[in-house]
Amino acid sequence: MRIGHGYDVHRLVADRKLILGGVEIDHSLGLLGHSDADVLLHAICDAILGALALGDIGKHFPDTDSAYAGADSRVLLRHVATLMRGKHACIGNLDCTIVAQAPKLAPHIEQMRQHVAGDLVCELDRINIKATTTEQLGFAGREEGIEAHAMVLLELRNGTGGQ
Ligand SMILES: Nc1ccn([C@@H]2O[C@H](COP(=O)(O)O)[C@@H](O)[C@H]2O)c(=O)n1
Ligand SMILES: C[C@@]1(CO)OP(=O)(O)OP(=O)(O)OC[C@H]1O
Repeated sequence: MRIGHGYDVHRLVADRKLILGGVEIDHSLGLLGHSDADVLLHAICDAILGALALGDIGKHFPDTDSAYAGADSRVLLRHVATLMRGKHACIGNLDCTIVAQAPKLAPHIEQMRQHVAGDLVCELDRINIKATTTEQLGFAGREEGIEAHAMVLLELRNGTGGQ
């Protein structure tokens, strides 16, 4: 087995879409980034890459590469899933937390789970996504940004440590 952790933050600004877990959410502010700035999917990519000792999202998808300008982060996640399969690994379980003062994310969580499970080609009950506010404290509490944390356990199919 391998464990991985991912963490990402993107700034909230006017005139950008708010996309989390591949779900476009109606809100007055959206996340700024080189890609679609899907902070949840970026944290998940980093958790899986971390578990596989493959570096991080910026190494695989540099923000200096115009190929990723405005990129759909689900495409990036599917690429990471391909790398994971190449290492004979699959998702044991994935647990994520989105830190956002607003908007209310609960109505969108199930759709995010469906997207993530689909992109990682794993059962839905291996994926958990939750949201919390910070009770108006800090940058997330001031609605200056949204952060996401992801923890993943990977199972290795060949029992060799994925080598
Ligand atoms: N952006 C958010 C934040 C939280 N939730 C849901 O509300 C519950 C209570 O949040 P607290 O920060 O007050 O603990 C939380 O457990 C989530 O279910 C949400 O939907 N969207
Ligand atoms: C995804 C990439 C690439 O478009 O850009 P951003 O959307 O800025 O996201 P970030 O989490 O800062 O880092 C990874 C980047 O290389």
